[in-house]
Amino acid sequence: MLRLARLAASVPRLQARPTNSRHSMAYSAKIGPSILSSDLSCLGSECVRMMECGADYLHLDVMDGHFVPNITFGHPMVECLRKTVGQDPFFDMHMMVSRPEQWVKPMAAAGASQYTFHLEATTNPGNLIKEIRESGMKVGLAIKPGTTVEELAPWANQVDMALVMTVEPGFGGQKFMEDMMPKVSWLRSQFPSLDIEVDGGVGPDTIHKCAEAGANMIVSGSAVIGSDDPRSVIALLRTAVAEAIQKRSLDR
Ligand SMILES: O=C(CO)[C@@H](O)[C@H](O)COP(=O)(O)O
Ligand SMILES: [Fe+2]
Repeated sequence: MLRLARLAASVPRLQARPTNSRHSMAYSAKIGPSILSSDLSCLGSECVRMMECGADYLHLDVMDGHFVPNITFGHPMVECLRKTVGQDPFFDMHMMVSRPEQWVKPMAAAGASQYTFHLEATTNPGNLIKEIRESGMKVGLAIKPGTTVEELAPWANQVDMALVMTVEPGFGGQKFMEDMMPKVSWLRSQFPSLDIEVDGGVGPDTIHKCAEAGANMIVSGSAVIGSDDPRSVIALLRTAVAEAIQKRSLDR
């Protein structure tokens, strides 16, 4: 409890809301299974299965063995997945890579919809945001647990989505870090229409914390993929977020 209070106190004090926001639309509940937890030899059919179970988008975790201590896949895999699932599914690329600049064009060509890079991995976020947009993708900006929202805030009006990591990036199946919730609450208070994503350890047991804090894009790996009934888990997660959004709009 003491630790939570201390963390809550460490998030920035409320400031005037920025006026030049690019987020004019109201946000909605969206659930994106992380396919990292699936049988990697069947990624194509797993993506199709998740979409059939009601996923709103697919969260694809790219790891380079340098930014994080694990390796997954890169743009050649994305190109194959795009061919398998067709043009419609939204691919949110979670780029856990050093030098994210180098994969913007290959990922765009492969069919990525959104390029979510880590603030910790670049020295020039402004330029990278511009490059991603010029390549025709949406922009996501992620922060690791040790990075403050104060560092993300200056870029929030220029991106489509902010990702608050709720585990140390690198592996699926880790324990949800509840002490990241003050970051989400603060972002929601400052950027009322921003898409805010949480990623790591999110499932039926932890979704209410995320929803109450104001997250609306929910990544869930092991809780969805490992379930006997992924359709019900996806529906449960979406309902929790939709109810929190409705409550917030009534409270305003
Ligand atoms: O980016 C990551 C891990 O680095 C995530 O996307 C996880 O893959 C989510 O899996 P669960 O924690 O939900 O099992
Ligand atoms: Fe992820």
